Amino acid sequence: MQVVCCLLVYEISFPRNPEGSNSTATWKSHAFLCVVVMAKQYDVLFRLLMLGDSGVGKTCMLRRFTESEFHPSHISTIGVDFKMKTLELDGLKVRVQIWDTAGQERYQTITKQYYRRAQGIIFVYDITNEPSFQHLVKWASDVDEYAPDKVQRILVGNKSDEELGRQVTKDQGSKLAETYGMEFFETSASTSSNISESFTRVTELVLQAHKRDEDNLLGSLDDYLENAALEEEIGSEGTDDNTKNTCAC
Ligand SMILES: Nc1nc2c(ncn2[C@@H]2O[C@H](COP(=O)(O)OP(=O)(O)OP(=O)(O)O)[C@@H](O)[C@H]2O)c(=O)[nH]1
Repeated sequence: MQVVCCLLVYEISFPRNPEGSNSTATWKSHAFLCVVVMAKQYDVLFRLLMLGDSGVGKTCMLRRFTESEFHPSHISTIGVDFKMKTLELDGLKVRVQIWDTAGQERYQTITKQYYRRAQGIIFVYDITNEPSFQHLVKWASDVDEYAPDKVQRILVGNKSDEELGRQVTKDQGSKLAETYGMEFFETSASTSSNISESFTRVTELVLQAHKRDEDNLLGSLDDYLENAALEEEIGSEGTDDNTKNTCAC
């Protein structure tokens, strides 16, 4: 676990006597050393972004996940909003900052500015609203254009509790996810079904990608150090014995 050590040194001086020396009457405290050891609240921080048409239930999903609450009213998100949550994954405290974007077209200029820094994307459609499913093509192409290449994605069909109003079959959702190479979940912010599972899964995917990046980085650092050591060795061999570089024939 990472630990932040914060060293605070206080020197409290009271007025000196005329001779300028310390006395019992005038006292000075030097050794007021305060070491504050604060445990960091998390090991790693990731940014996730929720995308999808207005009304599919992004805000409700997020509130269900972070606050275990469900509000049936629809108050459209203006621009973007975010909530935080800490998960325990692979023995790590993973803090997720989840950005809830407005689905309305008029906010797209603002919301697109958040794609660039996302490490995970949750595409959401409403299983009772076919157009929201068809519009995923557009959401996905925006992500291709504005988000980093290695961003991790999942597909979510929300409002699974509304079976009677269903317009998009589970099979359709699953096939689309397969086409895009994403994992698929049907969720309900209302009943809480699969909410935690979907947010946790996308975070796991981001964590795995993050670990791969770290391994690659360490791998290239190892290669670099090995090559540097080799070059140094060859260089020193050349200077030790000049005859080595001389043709014997
Ligand atoms: N039955 C049911 N209704 C839901 C569910 N999730 C959200 N809703 C309802 O759908 C409506 C829209 O939900 P929001 O979460 O505000 O939708 P949004 O995607 O954030 O909308 P924008 O902020 O406009 O992009 C609200 O009336 C919710 O109560 C769900 O799982 N089941």
